[in-house]
Amino acid sequence: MTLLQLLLGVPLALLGVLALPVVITLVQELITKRKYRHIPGPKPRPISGNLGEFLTSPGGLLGCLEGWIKRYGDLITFRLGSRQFVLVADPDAARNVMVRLPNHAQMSNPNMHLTKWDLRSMDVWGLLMARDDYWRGLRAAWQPAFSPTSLRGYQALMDREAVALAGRLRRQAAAAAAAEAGGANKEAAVGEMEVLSEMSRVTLAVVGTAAYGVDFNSPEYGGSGGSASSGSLGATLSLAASLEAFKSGRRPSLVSACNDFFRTMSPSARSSWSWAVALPCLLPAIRHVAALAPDPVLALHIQSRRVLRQVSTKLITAWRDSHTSTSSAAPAAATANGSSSSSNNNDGGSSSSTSTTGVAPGSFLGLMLAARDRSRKEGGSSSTSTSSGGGSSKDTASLTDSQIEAQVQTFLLAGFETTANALTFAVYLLASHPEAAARLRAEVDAHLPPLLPPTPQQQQQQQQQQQQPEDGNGGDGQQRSSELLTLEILDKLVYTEAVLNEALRLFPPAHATTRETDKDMTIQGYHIPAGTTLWLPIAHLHVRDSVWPEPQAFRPERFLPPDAPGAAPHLAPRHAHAHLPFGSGPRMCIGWRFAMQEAKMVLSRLVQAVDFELAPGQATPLDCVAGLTLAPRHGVWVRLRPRGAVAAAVEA
Ligand code: HEM
Repeated sequence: MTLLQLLLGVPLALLGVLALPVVITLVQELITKRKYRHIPGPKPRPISGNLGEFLTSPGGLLGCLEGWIKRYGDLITFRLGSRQFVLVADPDAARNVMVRLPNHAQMSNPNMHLTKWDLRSMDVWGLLMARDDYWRGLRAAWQPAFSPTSLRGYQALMDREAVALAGRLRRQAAAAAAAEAGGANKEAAVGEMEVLSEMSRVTLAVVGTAAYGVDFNSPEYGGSGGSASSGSLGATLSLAASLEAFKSGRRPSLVSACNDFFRTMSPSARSSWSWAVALPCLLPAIRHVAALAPDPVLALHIQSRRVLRQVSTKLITAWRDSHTSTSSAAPAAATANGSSSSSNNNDGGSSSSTSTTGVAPGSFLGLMLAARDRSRKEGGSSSTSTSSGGGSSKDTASLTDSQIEAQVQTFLLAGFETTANALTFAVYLLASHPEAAARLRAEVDAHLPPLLPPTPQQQQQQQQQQQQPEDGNGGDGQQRSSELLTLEILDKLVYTEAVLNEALRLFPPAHATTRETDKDMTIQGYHIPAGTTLWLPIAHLHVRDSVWPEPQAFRPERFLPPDAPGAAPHLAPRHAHAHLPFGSGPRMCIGWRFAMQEAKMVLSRLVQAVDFELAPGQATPLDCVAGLTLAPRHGVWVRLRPRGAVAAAVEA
């Protein structure tokens, strides 16, 4: 071979190697196109599909989908990179598939695909993404954590965190009012609150303590240790702020990792390696190269997953260490008043048991470890493989540490941001609808126990609990029973619930869910092949004018029971299952009662403590970003005012 041949041959060979994946991908696209060509939808480009429109649409992801629905109808197909979707926007059809199909589709996000397997156990083994028999076994194992008895067990914990928030905000509002009376600048920042960061602190503390007996609000996990926030978390709510903090070498904490995880999963968080996802046959190789030279977006994503994993491993180890001496891996059964006993609760998987037994706050890990022990005793496999996707009942019988860790991460991530966002949207809507806020205040004042400052004895007990968080957080219902916001009281807060339901309709934190077809099926007259990813656009289903009268208006009255004063049946949905903030069917959110209980407690305590209005400069309508969840892009700022009677009582 001559030198010239060599000089020409090498680049040509290289070009051939690089061109091959493109050719394979284009052929695959042609095959897919044939399969879905009978379904209307926007025309895809080679390789990227409809990703360009998705990313550049002025209305963001939701605006883009809305445009397509208007243009092409209620059943649409589109392609994002190599992934084909079928969107079902008809309410009947959407609910039908939610109820009929048992599997979520595997999530698809470039940064996720570019992360190596060892940090991604949650994506396959966590409850959210689990499939078939493995999912069924897991779901049964999770269930006792959300039984009526468990929910009652969490009430003291939730109220404690809600009261702590109310106290912090009340002090902040009182200080601002005093400064204003003293002639200080009216715009003094001390009277303003960034709602999402405050709500995130509360929901993280509740989820952490309810599940693992750990206070994620403590400085150990990156919280502020209970001091009033000046929007510190709010400052990192945008991807740009997260990246800035990352580049400045900020030490990652659990709190920041949770936020970074969500921010880097949004469609706009594009790594310079994202193009590789459009060429699936190149992906395994590119993943290795990208890990060696990640750009800041990918590096931030990987770092957030690493922190989440480290914390999960730490939690499992700590839980084991503190429980090996007592009842091995068995979760503590919770009694009706929220106290815990050390008796075994080995009935986690049986649906008959879940209505009567529960688990004490802090014992979710125990529940998972016990599920494994139980399955092993029943003769399940002891395989420890975690390298493949999917699952079977054999896998359930042998939950590995990696699989248990995946549940820890799933509980944290699924339970934290969704509830914080829901509360933030509710506060935003109340702050911009004074008449609804006044009605809510009247209901709260009529039913809630007084918001009293903690006695010195209670303060001491709380401090002790913070030092020993695993010893019965939430079991303090007895010491404060005279003022505890109980479930019986919560039941009376029908308007509070209606406000939350309406906020969840207008701003559903989980703006979409998915299902995968397990066999060929027909939806709205169209043939849908087996293995199709169905996109169920909850946010769009919630504002259809064929279903919702005055769909864009905030009208909590539509959710009031028909016999409640002010009920507005004419504003109720015209469709029986049109309200789907928690999904529907077998994959419906397992934590929905937990979330509603927590949201009602936090919102009502907040309204009891302070008045609020939108801060000057807060943009309306709210600018939202739809990534993994729907979130306010720049948080929500409100100005706090102390409530006369309450403030006086608390200040005394
Ligand atoms: C306002 C708060 C919340 C909202 C809006 C929400 C919404 C959702 C939605 C829409 C789904 C998918 C349902 C479907 O596909 O049909 C889901 C699933 C799930 N949620 Fe929630 N959720 C919230 C709070 C929570 C909490 C507090 C937890 C746990 C502590 C939780 C844990 C889960 C889990 C584990 C799944 C997967 C269930 C499965 O696949 O079997 N969620 N959630």
